[in-house]
Amino acid sequence: MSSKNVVDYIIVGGGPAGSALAHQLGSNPQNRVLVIEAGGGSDPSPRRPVPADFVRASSGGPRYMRQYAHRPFETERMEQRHSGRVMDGSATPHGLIRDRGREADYEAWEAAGVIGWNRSRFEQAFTAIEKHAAGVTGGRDVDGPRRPEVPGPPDLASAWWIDALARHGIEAAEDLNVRHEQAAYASLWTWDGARTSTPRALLRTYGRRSNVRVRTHCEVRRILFDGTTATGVEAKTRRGTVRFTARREVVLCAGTTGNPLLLERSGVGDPEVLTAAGVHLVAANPAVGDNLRQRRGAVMALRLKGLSGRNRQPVAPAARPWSPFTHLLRRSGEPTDSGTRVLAVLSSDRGAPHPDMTLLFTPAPVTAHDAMPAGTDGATVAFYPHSPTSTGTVHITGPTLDDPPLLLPGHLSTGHDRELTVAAFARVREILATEPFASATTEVLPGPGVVATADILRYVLDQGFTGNHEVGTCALGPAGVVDDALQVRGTHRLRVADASVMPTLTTGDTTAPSMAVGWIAGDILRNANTRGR
Ligand SMILES: Cc1cc2nc3c(=O)[nH]c(=O)nc-3n(C[C@H](O)[C@H](O)[C@H](O)COP(=O)(O)OP(=O)(O)OC[C@H]3O[C@@H](n4cnc5c(N)ncnc54)[C@H](O)[C@@H]3O)c2cc1C
Repeated sequence: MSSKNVVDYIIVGGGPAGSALAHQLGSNPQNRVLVIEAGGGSDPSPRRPVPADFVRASSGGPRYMRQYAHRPFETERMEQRHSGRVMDGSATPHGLIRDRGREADYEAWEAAGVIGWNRSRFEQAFTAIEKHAAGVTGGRDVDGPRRPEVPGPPDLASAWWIDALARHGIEAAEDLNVRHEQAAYASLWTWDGARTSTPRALLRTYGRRSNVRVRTHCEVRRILFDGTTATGVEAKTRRGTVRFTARREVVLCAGTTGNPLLLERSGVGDPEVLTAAGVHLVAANPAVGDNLRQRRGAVMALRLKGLSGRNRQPVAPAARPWSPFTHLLRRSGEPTDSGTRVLAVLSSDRGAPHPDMTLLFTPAPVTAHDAMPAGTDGATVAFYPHSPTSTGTVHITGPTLDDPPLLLPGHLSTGHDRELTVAAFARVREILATEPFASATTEVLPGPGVVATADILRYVLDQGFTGNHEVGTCALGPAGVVDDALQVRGTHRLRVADASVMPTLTTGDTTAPSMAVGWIAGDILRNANTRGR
């Protein structure tokens, strides 16, 4: 085997978590680190830096997206689910919203027996990773290499929306605090009006060093074991099959869908699933691929009266005039935003002690194009519950990379989620029925006919959205796939470190917490390494 293919650490997956981990391990020049990524180096389009180009990016096709078919729940209708297959993973096509989650999210994990994964550990990671354009204030007291900012100036409709919510008692804030009902302009993963990326921010420093190597267009088929000890991986490249050896550890950062599939193809998982798929058992770990946590949110299209501005422009790829040249000339305003401009946290039941849902406002009709053709003043509001209790599964159906996975997301399969969804609908409609909303908006979708509980749930299952936030298939926890040090139970020298280890969804978007998991994994491995030397 070529000595180039023998390293200390193999990281499978170059998404936000894998890039953060590679940055951490690469900071020790003695470590030889290899990042293996199934996709290419980055989104090849010259429009990549333009945040407003997110619609093209998020429908980028097989060049840098994997598409999986799934059925939401109790329905015959299939949906396509996307995930990034490129350096920066799903953060390449993502909507750029930056959200760290709330203190209570992490405290709940520790309370459930995930020892050491608490608020202060995540705060330390966020502080090390991020540098916020707004400087040192409140939740933005950060000074790291990854840079979020709030694009400005606000458009007319978004400014009105913030003001109207404030008149309804939902106060405007700089950063959302989930203890109170609040609204804030969305922070984006952009800098000086241009899209940023985790590998560019975190690997630039070490990418030029010889101790961190990135191998793209290289898809790991299976982990290689000596007994139950991981020794390396076997991967498919454009030139054929290649084997890589890890002297210290193999760390999986292949995402919430990629990790359970890779573990199962390699013989780690529920023995029944492996037998059915024709895979020889290496280590029993029955929780692999269970506990898939995804959101199921609702989308409402509104017609706006007496408000004009960018809301006249439907968000559709063909309608986006932004070229790299106009973006370069105009580093503010519409080219620099990615759709959703305002986030608000609300209680579905006004008697509830804390907000339990997020409301997103986009000053353009992203849907209902037939009812609101180009030129109509329209907006989209979307809302999702913070902590869905429904769980799903991701499993292999056969031993090869070509066997399609079986995804059963189980959306709205618990009474809790169904009740919360119906209550959330009622709360949003109650707000829209009061002034100043009542005079300025008309509900186009789902429309006034959709009021019965069964109709609302059918609408959300048929036309809802997931936000593409998904976690939990290799969860931390006493009965989880990995232990508190991220080691895969039943194996040695094999860890998982990305969104898939989060036992439940955090309150908001998932890129920042995923990156933080990768960062924390770096701390864990450095400590283990020091003890082992
Ligand atoms: C369309 C879309 C919009 C989103 N919008 C937002 C948003 O606005 N804000 C936000 O915070 N989050 C958003 N998300 C979610 C966010 O992108 C993810 O939570 C985050 O990227 C998870 O990071 P990760 O490192 O855990 O995994 P991923 O980003 O999934 O990265 C995993 C990487 O592993 C690679 N891989 C998988 N299997 C293999 C294999 N066998 N061999 C080699 N490589 C492999 C993949 O190609 C991929 O690059 C969005 C996601 C999508 C898909």
